[in-house]
Amino acid sequence: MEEVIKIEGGHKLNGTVRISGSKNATVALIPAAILANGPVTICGVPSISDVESLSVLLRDLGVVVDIRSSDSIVIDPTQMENKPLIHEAVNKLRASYYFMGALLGKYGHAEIRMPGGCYLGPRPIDLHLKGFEALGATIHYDHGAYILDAPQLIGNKIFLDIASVGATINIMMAAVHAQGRTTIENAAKEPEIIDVATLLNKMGAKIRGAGTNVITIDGVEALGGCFHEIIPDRIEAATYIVLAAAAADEVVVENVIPQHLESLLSKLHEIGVDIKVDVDRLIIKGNTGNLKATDIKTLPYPGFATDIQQPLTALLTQAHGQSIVTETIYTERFKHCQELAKMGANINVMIPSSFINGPTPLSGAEVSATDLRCGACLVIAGLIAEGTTTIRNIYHIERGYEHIDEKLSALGAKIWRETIE
Ligand SMILES: CC(=O)N[C@H]1[C@@H](OP(=O)(O)OP(=O)(O)OC[C@H]2O[C@@H](n3ccc(=O)[nH]c3=O)[C@H](O)[C@@H]2O)O[C@H](CO)[C@@H](O)[C@@H]1O
Ligand SMILES: C=C(OP(=O)(O)O)C(=O)O
Repeated sequence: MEEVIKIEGGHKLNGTVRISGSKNATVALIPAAILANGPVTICGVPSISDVESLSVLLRDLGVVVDIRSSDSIVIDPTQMENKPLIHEAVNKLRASYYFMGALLGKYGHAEIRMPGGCYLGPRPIDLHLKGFEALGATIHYDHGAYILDAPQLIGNKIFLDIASVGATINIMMAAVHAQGRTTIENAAKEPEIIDVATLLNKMGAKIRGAGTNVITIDGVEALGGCFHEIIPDRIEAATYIVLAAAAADEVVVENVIPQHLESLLSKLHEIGVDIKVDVDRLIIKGNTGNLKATDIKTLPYPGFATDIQQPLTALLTQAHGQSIVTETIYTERFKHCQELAKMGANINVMIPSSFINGPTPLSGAEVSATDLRCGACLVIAGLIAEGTTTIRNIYHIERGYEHIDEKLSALGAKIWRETIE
């Protein structure tokens, strides 16, 4: 038995959708909160399975997690114990690796099994580990778990070979209590990194430069509780913008920071999508049949986000001409293409690029969400396809999209869940 999402395509969307708090910020903010010596209140927490998995891990460590309202939680680590994180929940998401930095920073010892997350090609964590080693930690890998030890972390200069989001945040968390100054060079610049640095600074850390490629962290003795509101999810926003461009009459996407979406908005402008940008909302008019093909290359922020290329590919099947999407972050992030082809898309993949020839009518089919953003891509394709699309493996979608069926139903989509054999 499996729960699937079904979509009857062809219904034009209208209305307003509100974007939730950023998944990629939330999944780092929650582990960061354990560095405090008192309760941390986080607002704007999305209702997604990654948050549920992290809550399981927090409770495993004896942290009190109090859900105060639909989107606000209080994390109280006062009574926590540093136990090995070997619960299967570690494998359900990528970001469980942030407990390495947080536990190492707080206790000088962390024990955790391999993180999970979407398979998009190899996703090593060597840069995280090298960063911890540069701060003085020793690392062993034993029976599927990493064991990290450092009686006293000492600040150091760390140059990241690749501007990795995860390594930047993990090193930042480990370094908050290190003796002296840590400098991360070639740091990643994603907005979620600024959000995590903001939380840590509210807790009493001394982090400067987050959002630039050089971050300095001056170690402090202790961190306390605070209140924090998460930034809006730029990837969820991008998904609804693209979806509106594909399937709406007119949709307003609210609770966004348009500056976080510049590379997408300029691409959509080039393709011929009509978008009005307001302070914290966007008004998108749907496909008029005149969309033009384009070329895209994924890059670290502020370049075109890899997490958006898959949803955008669904829209490009409706553009005139050949679009080329080149993936420079994850070599194997093309599984959505074979699923789109089952719906009638004309797509060829030659790694590192996909070649999309459009416009092609799409028709409903049974497809599989092989990963989170593949799922988003298939939802968009389902909305424009003729007939009914069945999406399997929706647990991937639930990792990162809050109530996607309810949000889309409110816009007039015919989307529902069903349990099938
Ligand atoms: C929870 C979270 O925030 N996930 C995001 C984060 O993932 P994540 O933090 O895992 O991605 P990274 O920025 O670390 O990865 C970027 C590139 O660096 C490589 N790399 C990374 C670390 C390392 O130690 N060694 C190494 O070689 C990766 O294989 C990849 O090719 O950023 C990605 C890139 O924007 C996004 O797609 C993910 O949605
Ligand atoms: C790849 C993603 O997530 P994760 O890193 O959590 O697997 C994503 O959000 O698209």
